Amino acid sequence: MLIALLPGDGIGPEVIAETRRVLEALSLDSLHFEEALVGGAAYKATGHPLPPETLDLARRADAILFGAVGDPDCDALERHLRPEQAILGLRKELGLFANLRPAKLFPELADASALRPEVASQIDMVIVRELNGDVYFGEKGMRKTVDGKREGYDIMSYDEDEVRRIARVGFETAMARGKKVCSVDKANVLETSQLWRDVVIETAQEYPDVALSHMYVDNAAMQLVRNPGQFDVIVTGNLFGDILSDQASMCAGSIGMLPSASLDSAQKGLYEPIHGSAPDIAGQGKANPLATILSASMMLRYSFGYASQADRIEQAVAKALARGARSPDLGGTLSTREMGDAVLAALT
Ligand SMILES: NC(=O)c1ccc[n+]([C@@H]2O[C@H](COP(=O)([O-])OP(=O)(O)OC[C@H]3O[C@@H](n4cnc5c(N)ncnc54)[C@H](O)[C@@H]3O)[C@@H](O)[C@H]2O)c1
Ligand SMILES: CC(C)[C@H](C(=O)O)[C@@H](O)C(=O)O
Ligand SMILES: [Mg+2]
Repeated sequence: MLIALLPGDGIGPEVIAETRRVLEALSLDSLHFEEALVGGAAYKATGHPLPPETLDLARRADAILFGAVGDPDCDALERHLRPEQAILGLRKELGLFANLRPAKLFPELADASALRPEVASQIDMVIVRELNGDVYFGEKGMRKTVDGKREGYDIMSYDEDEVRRIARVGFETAMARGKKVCSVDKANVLETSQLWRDVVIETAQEYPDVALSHMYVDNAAMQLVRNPGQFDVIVTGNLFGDILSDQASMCAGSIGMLPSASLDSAQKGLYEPIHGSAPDIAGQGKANPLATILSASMMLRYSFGYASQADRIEQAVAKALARGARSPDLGGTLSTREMGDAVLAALT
């Protein structure tokens, strides 16, 4: 199994280094690694955030383990050269349309959550976020209005096939869990969302055992804080899923805890933490590597079918936390390397 390692920018290389150590400690002869530049690091070396060699490696690999991209030095570049285009390009080029973002509270972290422990302890959900469409990939630009004002625009749209395929992922995910799907949209205002809701309702006919509900995104943001335990699977569009998953992460303790899988229709996947390159703490050994380590566990489970090895990693993370391992985002003082050490020490 070839794993493409794409560390990227900021804390990306720091969290990927710990994750690689954990994967290597599993002593699986079948895993091989090849590394490539991506994001700002790739732009600085080659003039492009997603160089052809990197895209080629991503295509050849059986799975991709991604750190993060984003570099304040690059924020003034033309948009197509910015680091973030690398992750957007990989998602689009590889057809990675289904983004699974599980948010679960490790019981030991109840006091790290921004919510009261009795509310936080209920969190166990998967946000299924569409990743290839929406306002992210519509026509966009800057133009002048007739009266000479600058105007920015981004077109939001979904067609019914795009909605149907992500709705199915949502229902399938729920079938393997609590059999509840909450579809989040803004159908009271947006035509894109009205189509979304209509198609989700049609698709629900294929899944009579799943209870479907609908929620407007503003209410969903509120309900995530009021009573996160009500959610089993949330299925939503690209933009709403981006925002709600950062919010869910803080309910579950820290943005440094949430992993993700971005899958195509054949379970090929890119695995990454939901957080970014965190320029404010980059290079200081303060990053929590657990979201990336847990992303590697998802990779073993979803792309390679190594369920017992995936369980080993998750159990080691739980054990390390139970023994008190805490990076600064979790209220502790351990460095990125020490968090990696704690997981390695707990690996049985
Ligand atoms: N998939 C990705 O590569 C991805 C995701 C989100 C943001 N970004 C990019 O990252 C850059 C920074 O964005 P941002 O600041 O809005 O979001 P961010 O997720 O990088 O950071 C937000 C806050 O969370 C903290 N944080 C994030 N990850 C952490 C970790 N593992 N451990 C401890 N603390 C952590 C940061 O220090 C910061 O205070 C931008 O260029 C943005 O575009 C990339
Ligand atoms: C960096 C950015 C393009 C990305 C997104 O908006 O999808 C990030 O926020 C994420 O959550 O993976
Ligand atoms: Mg995001």
